[in-house]
Amino acid sequence: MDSLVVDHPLAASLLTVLRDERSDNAAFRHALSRLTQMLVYEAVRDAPIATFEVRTPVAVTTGVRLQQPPLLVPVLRAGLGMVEQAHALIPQAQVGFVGLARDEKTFEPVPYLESLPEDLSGLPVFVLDPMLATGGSMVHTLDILAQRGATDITAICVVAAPQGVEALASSGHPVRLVTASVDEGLDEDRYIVPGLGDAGDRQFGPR
Ligand SMILES: O=P(O)(O)OC[C@H]1O[C@H](OP(=O)(O)OP(=O)(O)O)[C@H](O)[C@@H]1O
Ligand SMILES: O=c1cc[nH]c(=O)[nH]1
Ligand SMILES: [Mg+2]
Repeated sequence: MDSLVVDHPLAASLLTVLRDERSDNAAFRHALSRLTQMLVYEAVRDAPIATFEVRTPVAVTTGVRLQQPPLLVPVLRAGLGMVEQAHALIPQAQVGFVGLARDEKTFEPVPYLESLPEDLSGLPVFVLDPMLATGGSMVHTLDILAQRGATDITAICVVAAPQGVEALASSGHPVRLVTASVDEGLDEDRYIVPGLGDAGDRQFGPR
């Protein structure tokens, strides 16, 4: 599986704000939004482009646009904090939604929302979820997307655990990973260590 760890001082300093337990909900959402901008920017770097003629006030030159804007899929709740910024960067993108809540005992994702186009064949998809822990939620999302014909999926996660990276790699799905960090591992509650805590709660409060 292709994976990209965005290694940049500005990304690292925003990740530090997310990790810091003293950051309140507003500071957390703000840093998540800004870091998402960097991750999406890098995720798009090698995307196919289309060229067309554009006239400046001075001359005719070559303009560029994305050949095919990706479908953005935030995984609720925590991915909601990424979608506005991703959409600002790619305003032509359409948006679908997946809602999952990890069961606190079994650590399995419990689905509660699926709002996606019927046919995803030929459409690149960017899945937005800040946390890739066991990988169960992301693999469940990939299953849903693959059932609808998606063959070009990018998982954009702020923090990944090695176990989650391995789960994606062995899922058999056509996915690449863009992240700001691969952390040390998981604790007994399957939280990422050192991680940043519960990314949903830290944006919106406990559920
Ligand atoms: O890789 P996994 O072990 O599946 O864990 C990662 C999932 O857990 C978090 O969501 P959570 O279930 O806490 O829901 P929330 O976004 O509503 O807080 C996170 O946003 C991922 O979706
Ligand atoms: O560390 C973790 C693991 C799962 N979900 C989170 O929000 N954080
Ligand atoms: Mg949560």
